[in-house]
Amino acid sequence: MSVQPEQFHQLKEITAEEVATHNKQGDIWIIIDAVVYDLSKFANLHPGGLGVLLDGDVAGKDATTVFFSLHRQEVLLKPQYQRLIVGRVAGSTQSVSPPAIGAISTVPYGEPTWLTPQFKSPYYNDSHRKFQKVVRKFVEEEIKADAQACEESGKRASKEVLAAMARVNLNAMRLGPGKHLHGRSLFDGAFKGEEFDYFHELIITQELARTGARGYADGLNAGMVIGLPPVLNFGQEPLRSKVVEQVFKGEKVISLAISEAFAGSDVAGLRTTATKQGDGWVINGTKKWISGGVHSDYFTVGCRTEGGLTVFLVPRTENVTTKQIKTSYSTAAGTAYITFDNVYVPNENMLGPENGGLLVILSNFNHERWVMCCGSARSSRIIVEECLKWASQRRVFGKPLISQPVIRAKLASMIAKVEATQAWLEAVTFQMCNMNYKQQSKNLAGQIAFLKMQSTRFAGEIADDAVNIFGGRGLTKTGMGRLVEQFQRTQKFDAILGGAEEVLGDLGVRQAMRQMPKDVRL
Ligand code: HEM
Repeated sequence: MSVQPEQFHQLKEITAEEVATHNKQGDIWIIIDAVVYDLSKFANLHPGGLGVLLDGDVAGKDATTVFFSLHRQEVLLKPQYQRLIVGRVAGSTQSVSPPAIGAISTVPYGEPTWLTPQFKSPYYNDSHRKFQKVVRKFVEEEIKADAQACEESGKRASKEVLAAMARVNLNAMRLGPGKHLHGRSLFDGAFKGEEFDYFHELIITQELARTGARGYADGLNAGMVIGLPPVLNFGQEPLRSKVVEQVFKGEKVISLAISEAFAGSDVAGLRTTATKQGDGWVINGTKKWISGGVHSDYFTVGCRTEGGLTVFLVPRTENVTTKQIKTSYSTAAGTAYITFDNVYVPNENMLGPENGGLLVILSNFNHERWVMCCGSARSSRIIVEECLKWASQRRVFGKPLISQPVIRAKLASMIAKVEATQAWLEAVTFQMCNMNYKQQSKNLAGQIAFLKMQSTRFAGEIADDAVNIFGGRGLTKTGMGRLVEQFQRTQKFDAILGGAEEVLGDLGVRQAMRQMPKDVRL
């Protein structure tokens, strides 16, 4: 459907016979899904060329099938192409559904089972269901268009989006449930901070993933999700409250600066130093791959001190320089190389105890990894939906692509993977809701490590299958396969950030070994 139903009925009625008379260069009309377009002037600008529009089966004809085999539906919804509409075909109706704001996908496996009407779930209550509707609408109305535009332009999220997120308290919610939400009104009073749990947070992360803009997503305060908890949990008053509120209100941006060119997963090998000077510390060194770093006002920095590691909150000053790193996703992520050149911070900027930084750094890893699992699972599902649509509408050898058993076999494996990941993710989330922080650290570090390892391994396999299903379009940045192209190019970020698959798998097994009873034998 290229126009909304109300608009469709207001269009001038044109007979198919009249459309047929406009069939030559300089005078081309076509029909797409019962709507008549005048392409006379546009034809010379058409990205697919003039020649294809002059084809005997296209000019003056109903080109619905050929149009949908070559373009995404969203092309027709763009204002510049809506202006080409001159009427509707007398007596016909539109047959393609428009993507309505907030709608639930009707494509099988396009939504997790809990959002599919015929399924029940033990995990989601009325508050979660209401919350999902509100978040989806918010993301589609306030964020999606900005996400698409910035992913392409490489610019950071717009001020309007950041302000809207702060207004509904989304920044505070993205830190997960906790006291920081108590007394806060969420989404203009629709929810109370006290009712917020990990399933609400899962919903936020999964709805944000639906914007299909992986670099932008990391630039959209993802640095806050990992950089602010050390301030919230280990910061000293009054600095703690000041910084937390500034970030929640969208006035300041924060990121986590741990990894270095010298040390990634090997946190203990960091080389950035903090040296005591008077009532404070002087920081020197570099950090690499810092998501959102280019946009940040504050950095949560892991430093080597005399007796170990210490974490500091470092405000941006002239002694802090950030340089954009070009990675395989959009520069909208603001991925930075940071240099700290004799940066002085007072004692009160220390987060946690002196030489106790390892604990501060490790304390948020489980949450970070779980957030990444939520995103990876949802991005993988988008790809399954794209492939199901494509395989149904694409015709090869005179038949829909889906009639090829080899394509169905790929889809089977992809669907099984997204369903398995979401089911495990929800089971882990349920445990998180029923364990305190200490219990989570003890019992879930291994589970979450394995879950992340598996989610991203599956995402890689799904990306691989999706490209083979889409062919060249899966390698093309615009057009029908654009989401598949982006996914195959960017899914690895989830596999590397927050711990590489092999490191996590090893961590999970070592955690299990700690609980291995001494008295068991085969
Ligand atoms: C309202 C009518 C049409 C509009 C607004 C339109 C617009 C576009 C746009 C924006 C693209 C670039 C796609 C992208 O990379 O995102 C494109 C590509 C293309 N269009 Fe159209 N188009 C129209 C009708 C048609 C029709 C009727 C045909 C029939 C043959 C056609 C054939 C093509 C082809 C072959 C391409 C290249 C596709 C590719 O690279 O995969 N277009 N068109």
